[in-house]
Amino acid sequence: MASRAEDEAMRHAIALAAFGLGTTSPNPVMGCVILDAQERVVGEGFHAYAGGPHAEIVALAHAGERAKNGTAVVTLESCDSVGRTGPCTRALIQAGIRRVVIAVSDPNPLAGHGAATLRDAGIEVEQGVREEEAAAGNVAWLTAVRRGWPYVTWRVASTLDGRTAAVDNSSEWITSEAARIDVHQLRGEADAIIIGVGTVLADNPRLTVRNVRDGSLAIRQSLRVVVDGDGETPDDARVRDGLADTWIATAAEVGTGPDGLVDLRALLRGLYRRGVRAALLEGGPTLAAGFLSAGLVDRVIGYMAPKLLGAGRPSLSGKELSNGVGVGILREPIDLEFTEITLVGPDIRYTAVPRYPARPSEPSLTARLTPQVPKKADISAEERASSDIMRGVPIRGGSTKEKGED
Ligand SMILES: NC(=O)C1=CN([C@@H]2O[C@H](COP(=O)(O)OP(=O)(O)OC[C@H]3O[C@@H](n4cnc5c(N)ncnc54)[C@H](OP(=O)(O)O)[C@@H]3O)[C@@H](O)[C@H]2O)C=CC1
Ligand SMILES: Nc1c(N[C@@H]2O[C@H](COP(=O)(O)O)[C@@H](O)[C@H]2O)[nH]c(=O)[nH]c1=O
Repeated sequence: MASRAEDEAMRHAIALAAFGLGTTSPNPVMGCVILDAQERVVGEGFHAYAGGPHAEIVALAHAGERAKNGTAVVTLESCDSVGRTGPCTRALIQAGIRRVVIAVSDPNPLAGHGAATLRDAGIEVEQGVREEEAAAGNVAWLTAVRRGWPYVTWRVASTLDGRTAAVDNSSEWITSEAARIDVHQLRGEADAIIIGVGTVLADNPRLTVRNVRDGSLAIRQSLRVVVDGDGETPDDARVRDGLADTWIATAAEVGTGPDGLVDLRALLRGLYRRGVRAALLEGGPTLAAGFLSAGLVDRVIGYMAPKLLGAGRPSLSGKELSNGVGVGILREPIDLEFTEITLVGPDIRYTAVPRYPARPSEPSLTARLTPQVPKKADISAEERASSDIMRGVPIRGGSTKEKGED
C-alpha cells in the first residue's frame, strides 16, 4: 500500500505531468517526484518535450545524492528501452532508489517492461496508485496508443439556438474573446488541428496557435490538416502561409470511404504514423457529421454563446446520425454524457463524451476513463509556486513531429 506521503507525491506528480500537454507527442505526459528515505520531497520533474529528458531523469538530477534509498513516484511505468534518452529503469537503479510507486502501467510494448526490470534489480514496486486520475491526465495518449489512431476532440462554437454560422456562412465571431482564448489553449495542447475544405473556402482560417489579443504566435505550432477530397484548397489560403506545417489530405493520398469522401479512419491512422496522438477537429458541420457518424469523436468541447440567430448553419449537417445499432435520429441517437460545464467569459463551455455502444474491434477505454483531462491552465498557483521545476523549463522550438516513441 502507498503511504500518505507517496499518495500526496503522486497527486503532485500528476499535476506536474500536465505541464507537458501539447509538447510531448508522440510520447505521453509524465511526472515524477522523488522522496528521500524519510519521505521528504527531494526531487521532482516532468517530461517537457519529445526527445528531452524523461520525468525520472529530471527528478533524479534535482534530488542528487538524496535519492539514495528513496522512493520514486511516477505517473506512468518507467521505460525500459534504450530510446533517445536511455532507459529510466537503469537511471533509477543506479541512483540507489529503494522503492518505485507507479500509477499507470505502460501499454506501449516498445517501452519494455519497466516494473519487471526494477523488481529484478531488487526494487520494491507498487502499481495502481491514483491510477484513474493519472490515466485521465494521459487519456489522449493512452487511447491513441492502445488503438492506433489519435484521440479526437471536436470543438464547436454555437449560438444558444445551435447555429454555427449565419445564413451567409459567416461565423466570426459567435463566441467571446475569452472563449476564443480558451480555444487557443486547446489548439496548443493538440498535435493536429483538422478542418474540411468547406471551412477553408468559407472562413480562410489561420489555424495557428496564438495570442488572440495581439496575434503573436506560440513557439510550438500544431500540424494543420485540411480534409480536401479534390485538392481545392486555394494556393493563397492562409493555411498555406508557412507559419505552421500543413497537410492537405486529398482522397488521392488518403483513399476514399464508402461515401466517396476522404476515408476518415485512414486519415487518422495516417496522422498517428506522423506522431499525432491528440487531434482537435475544428471543421464545419459536414466534416463533424462525417467524424461522428464514423464513431471517431472521443470528446466534444462546445462553446455556446448567449446569442440567437434563428437561421443559419446547424452544428451538424449532411448526415443522419445514429449510434450504429439502430437507424434514425429519434430511435437511436448518439448518446453523450456531460463531464464538465463552466462559464468562459459570457459563454458556456461544455465537455461531453459520446457513449458509443461497445464495438468488438475497439477497446472501450474512453468509457472507462473520465476524460477530465487536466489542462496546464487548471494547475493552481500554489502548485506552480511549490515547484522548483517550473523554473527554466526548456521549450521545444519548431513544429516538426518526431515519428517514433522514445
Ligand atoms: N462555429 C464553428 O465552430 C465553426 C463554424 N464553421 C462554419 O461552417 C461552415 C463551413 O461548413 P462546411 O462546408 O460543412 O465545412 P467543413 O469544414 O465541414 O468541410 C466540408 C468538406 O469536407 C470535405 N470532406 C472530405 N471528406 C469528408 C468526409 N469523410 N466527411 C465529411 N466531409 C468531408 C468535403 O469536401 P470534398 O468533397 O471536396 O472533399 C466537404 O464538403 C462555414 O460557414 C464556417 O464558418 C466552421 C468551423 C467551425
Ligand atoms: N466562429 C467561431 C469559430 N470558428 C472557427 O475558428 C476558425 C478561425 O480560426 P483562426 O483564423 O485561426 O482564428 C474558423 O474557421 C472556425 O473553424 N471559433 C470560435 O472559437 N468562435 C467562433 O465564434
